[in-house]
Amino acid sequence: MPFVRATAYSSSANLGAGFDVLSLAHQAYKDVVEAEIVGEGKSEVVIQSNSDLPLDPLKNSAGAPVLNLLNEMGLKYRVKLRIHKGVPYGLGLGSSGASAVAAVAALNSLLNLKLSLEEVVRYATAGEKAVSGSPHPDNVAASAFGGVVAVVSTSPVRIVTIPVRLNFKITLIVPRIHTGEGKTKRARELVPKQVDIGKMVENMRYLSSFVLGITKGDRELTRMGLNDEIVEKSREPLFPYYPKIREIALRKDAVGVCVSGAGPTILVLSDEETDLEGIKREVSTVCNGFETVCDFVDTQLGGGVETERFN
Ligand SMILES: Nc1ncnc2c1ncn2[C@@H]1O[C@H](COP(=O)(O)OP(=O)(O)OP(=O)(O)O)[C@@H](O)[C@H]1O
Ligand SMILES: N[C@@H](CCO)C(=O)O
Repeated sequence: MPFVRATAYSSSANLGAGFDVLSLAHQAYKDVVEAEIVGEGKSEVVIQSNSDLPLDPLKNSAGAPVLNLLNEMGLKYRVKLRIHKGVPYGLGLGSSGASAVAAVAALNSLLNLKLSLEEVVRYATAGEKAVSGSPHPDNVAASAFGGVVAVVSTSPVRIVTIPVRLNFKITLIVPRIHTGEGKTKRARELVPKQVDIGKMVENMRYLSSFVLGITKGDRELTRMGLNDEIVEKSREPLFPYYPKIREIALRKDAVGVCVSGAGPTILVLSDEETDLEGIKREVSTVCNGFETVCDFVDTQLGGGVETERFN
């Protein structure tokens, strides 16, 4: 039977003050999901996976959106999803989002549903809702579109790819820790429901500065903008090492540094002016001080989801 293989990259969301709005895809890791029709008459999803993730489609970020899509469109197929997990999960690398995007994109191609990328994102958010209780669209937008994206609307879904005119390399500081079930769900519960107007204005300054910096190729604007007074601060108990890592990265002239999504991974942007090896040396000591080993993954911006059909 024909099947479609979809590949979606890992991502880092928020990017400082862009909580649930900004995100970027990177080539560090990828999920591969194959979709195949294995029966008809009822809307069903069966999952095979090389991981210890839930095989119940309603608890798997790949299965939930596909089942949602089948039911919403009245498609009476039994769909098998073979998930080859490559994005480590619970680490702020958009793992749940990558699976969700790859699964929806694979079915879209297999059944020739002609969904736009924005519709793929809309369906994929059901995967985020299934695993974190919130249909946050940022990770899935980056894995779907690639590059650096802004979610400018959720009803309807509207994603804009941000033209990047700044030269930078990406380094992910990935602590070797297990965050347990529903890390993002717990992290979202720490975000305040109301904020001080002064902090909101400060964050709007940061977000404007970051987006203008990368689109104008202005290193200083980018560096000033990659900051957050609200969400990162509210979640600091989840990554108490972050302030020290941030201080080291900025002292060693990084282009910018922020928490990757809901963490615990930290994202560092660097260029030829940055003492990246010096950052890695000092950060390793900080991680050891927290009885943690950190891995450093040098990577670059990733592209959008890709599909390949096998007849
Ligand atoms: N296909 C899947 N891929 C990854 N995680 C999944 C998947 N299906 C269910 N999960 C569950 O979702 C949780 C991981 O998602 P979570 O949103 O917490 O972190 P993440 O997606 O790895 O990173 P981020 O902070 O960028 O969202 C884990 O509890 C995992 O068991
Ligand atoms: N915007 C989401 C991203 C999760 O990776 C959050 O911070 O909860």
